[in-house]
Amino acid sequence: MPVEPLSQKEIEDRLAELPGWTLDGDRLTRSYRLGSHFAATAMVVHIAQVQEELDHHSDLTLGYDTVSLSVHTHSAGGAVTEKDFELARRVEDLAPGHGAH
Ligand SMILES: C[C@H](O)[C@H](O)[C@H]1CNC2=NC(N)=NC(=O)C2=N1
Repeated sequence: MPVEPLSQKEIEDRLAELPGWTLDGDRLTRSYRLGSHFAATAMVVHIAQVQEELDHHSDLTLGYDTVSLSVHTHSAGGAVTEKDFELARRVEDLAPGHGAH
């Protein structure tokens, strides 16, 4: 099933429910701070599992104690779609368990 680009209004409405996430150009982004490099690494592995489950993948960056995501939908020409928000919500759900903020 093709995924359609969301309108600016649809993106703003969804972002209002996702504090910390922002629209950077045509990508949804968020960075998290963690308690250690190992904690950040574990969160990256957990996000990778979710991305494989959803078959939707962000650019996922591991820093010393940070995890950063940047995602858009390749198959929608690089636009933001519902699939990007689905991934963002799933990451928000797992973040507290890793002590991420
Ligand atoms: C074949 C596979 O389903 C596609 O390449 C998936 C994989 N992950 C993806 N991730 C993202 N962000 N956008 C896509 O269009 C996409 N497509």
